[in-house]
Amino acid sequence: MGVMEFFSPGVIAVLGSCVLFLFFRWKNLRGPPCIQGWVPWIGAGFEFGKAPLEFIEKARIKYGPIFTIFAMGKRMTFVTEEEGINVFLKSKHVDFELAVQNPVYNTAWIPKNVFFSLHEKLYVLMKGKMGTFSTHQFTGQLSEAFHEQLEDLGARGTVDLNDFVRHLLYPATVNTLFKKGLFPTDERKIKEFYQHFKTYDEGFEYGSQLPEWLLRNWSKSKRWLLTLFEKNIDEIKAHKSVAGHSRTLVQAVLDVVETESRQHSPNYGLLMLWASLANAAPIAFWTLAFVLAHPEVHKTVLEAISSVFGTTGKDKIKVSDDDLKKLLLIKWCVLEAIRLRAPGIITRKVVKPIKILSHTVPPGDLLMVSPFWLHRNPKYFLEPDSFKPERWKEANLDKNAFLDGFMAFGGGKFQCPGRWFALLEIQICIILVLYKYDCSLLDPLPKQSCLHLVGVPQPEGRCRIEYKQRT
Ligand code: HEM
Repeated sequence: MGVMEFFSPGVIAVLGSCVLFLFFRWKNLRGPPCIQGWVPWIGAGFEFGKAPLEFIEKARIKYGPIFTIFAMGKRMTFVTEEEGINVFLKSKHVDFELAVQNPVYNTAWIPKNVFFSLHEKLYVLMKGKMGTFSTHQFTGQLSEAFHEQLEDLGARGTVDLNDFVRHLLYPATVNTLFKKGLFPTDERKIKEFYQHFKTYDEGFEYGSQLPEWLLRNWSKSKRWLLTLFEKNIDEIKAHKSVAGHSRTLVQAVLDVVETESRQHSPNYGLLMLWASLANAAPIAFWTLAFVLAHPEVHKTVLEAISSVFGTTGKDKIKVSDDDLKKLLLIKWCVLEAIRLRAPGIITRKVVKPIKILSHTVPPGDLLMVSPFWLHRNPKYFLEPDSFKPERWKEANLDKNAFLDGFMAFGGGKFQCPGRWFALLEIQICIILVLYKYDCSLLDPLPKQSCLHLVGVPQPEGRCRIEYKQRT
């Protein structure tokens, strides 16, 4: 064979392919193990979509502390141990805004340019308005709002615990954070609101990823909620502050939004509605369910409440910040429920290659942490599957620190700005319910649903309670 024949196009093509093949293998060797299925674009989407929460734990057991799942055209790299989590929280090469911008557009139609120019300003505002120095302003208002709702429940009844909790938390939250009196009081309108918010919330995860024409009902409910805000936005903005109270959180948010884009105020209203209800309501559900399912804890909680407010259950008690300090056990119960029912994932976008363990995670990947599974790591939480409120004794709550390894509110620069408000409203809600009523579960404690990763898991199946006014 002559030298010229050796360089024939055919041989060059074969050699080129071999080099490319070896290059990609080498590149892939440096990346984390990747679960990618065999269907182009869909990748491991079908298997992953059946029960995503279980899928990621099985993948960790099989592939180790860092692995990539390729599904629906996206690479999601999960980190499950310290080194990866530190990168997630601290690296300059991962970005919160880039990870959530598209989901924010899909779920609330907030355009990219508006989102990027407002996000940080709004975050700082919310963090201040709902921070530890400000939450005391909400205590009285929330007590009042829960009493109004409790009155509707009568002296006794049997209901689904999820409905019971929503009936209390939705109006109290909306009337406190948006505008007093905004939540509908007409029964038909309330029903309509619940139905559309439920559809929107349940479909939020798919809606944040998929084209809207695939999700007709979800799209209908999203439009319904947006129209509701369009109709009420002027009223929310114009609402005069009640004596002694400053403008509500959402009024302040809208003031900032309107410096950039007047027309997107209803969209921000919708996003705030979802953020303020979607996690807090199921956590109030889980806290009550866990307490009622653990007789020893239930008894101690009732004794603590009686020691502060007496035993009659009839008075219209006002929970104060001092009372809350005396009822630390309730705060521990809420935190323990959040630990056990933490969000399935939180996410950041990788913007430059990052090294984690011996792997290089490429730019474009979504870096993921699962607080739900992290909270089941016995290195951080002994007997991780048990409901043990007393483990929170170790947390420096006076200094507003949670336990090591607790990430239910995310972390780093954009940790949940509503976390102190959420803890406050759930504590007050639980205290008032258990002060007024003797409650018992009529069904076993339900398991969590494994269908969703965004936000805290919902219960699987029904869970009813019986309540009777204490005399
Ligand atoms: C137990 C209840 C709650 C849980 C478990 C929870 C959890 C979270 C998590 C995990 C994040 C993402 C943080 C990250 O990626 O690092 C987040 C963001 C957020 N949360 Fe919460 N949250 C709760 C209640 C609330 C409430 C009551 C509000 C009230 C308004 C709220 C407002 C927000 C907002 C506005 C963001 C987005 C922040 C941003 O854009 O930077 N959350 N929350």
